[in-house]
Amino acid sequence: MLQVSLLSKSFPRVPQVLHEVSFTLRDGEFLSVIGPSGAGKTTLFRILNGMERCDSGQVLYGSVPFQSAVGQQKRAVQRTIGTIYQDFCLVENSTAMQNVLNACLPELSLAAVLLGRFGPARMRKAAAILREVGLEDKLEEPVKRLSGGQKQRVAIARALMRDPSVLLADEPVASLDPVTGRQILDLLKEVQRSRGVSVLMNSHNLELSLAYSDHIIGLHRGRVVFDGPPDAVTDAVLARIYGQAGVEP
Ligand SMILES: Nc1ncnc2c1ncn2[C@@H]1O[C@H](COP(=O)(O)OP(=O)(O)OP(=O)(O)O)[C@@H](O)[C@H]1O
Repeated sequence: MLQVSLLSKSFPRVPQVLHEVSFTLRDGEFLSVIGPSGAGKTTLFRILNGMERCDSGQVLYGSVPFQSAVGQQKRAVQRTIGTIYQDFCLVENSTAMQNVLNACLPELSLAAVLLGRFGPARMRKAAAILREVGLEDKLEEPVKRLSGGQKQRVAIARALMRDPSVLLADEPVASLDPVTGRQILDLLKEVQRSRGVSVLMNSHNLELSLAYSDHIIGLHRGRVVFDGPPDAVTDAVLARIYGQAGVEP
């Protein structure tokens, strides 16, 4: 479970990018954070994956306060979080296998890293996960020769390599055509079901967010203005989240 409590964040010239944001991502749930440009979605995502610090509030992964965790405890939490991005963040000249194995670099000795020795168990696991995401025939293909959808599958496989309990997906289909985007969301949904992983997606795509999620968080100017199931997202709720010309939500 991921629990966000009263999270606030300002930047020097941008006050209240996030203001007392609270919500819970339950185990095995697919949650989407939606909101207009500038609502604070990316900032929230960066706080949840440890790339940004909040000013106040708390992020609990299980029972561990993420912000104050240090050393081994912090690394243990980070191991439970998998992340995928809009632009995939892969090593283009390396193969799909190599990219997936790279997820294990933090747990290898320096010598093993330098020699690229991942060991047979990790090699078998990486190959099995690449099969799971539908890339059984692309294991040794350099990523630069893969399509966008295939690259996102490699990124998902890399995230799964460390058996995360939470998958943070930052605009995972924004760079893909609509058909491929749905295929990637189908895969995320399958991963959620088969592995019991919780998915937190940050997306501009309202239609897909509503179609694939169990739980929606609506952000407007850094505040949570909706927290509920997708079928409770009415026009009035959308007006609150996205605003209407001249109408303050
Ligand atoms: N590092 C930063 N320094 C200063 N201001 C920032 C920084 N990061 C974000 N902001 C500001 O915080 C606000 C929220 O930005 P954020 O990227 O979190 O919104 P968003 O909802 O993800 O928007 P989009 O959907 O357009 O990506 C914006 O006004 C942005 O300019």
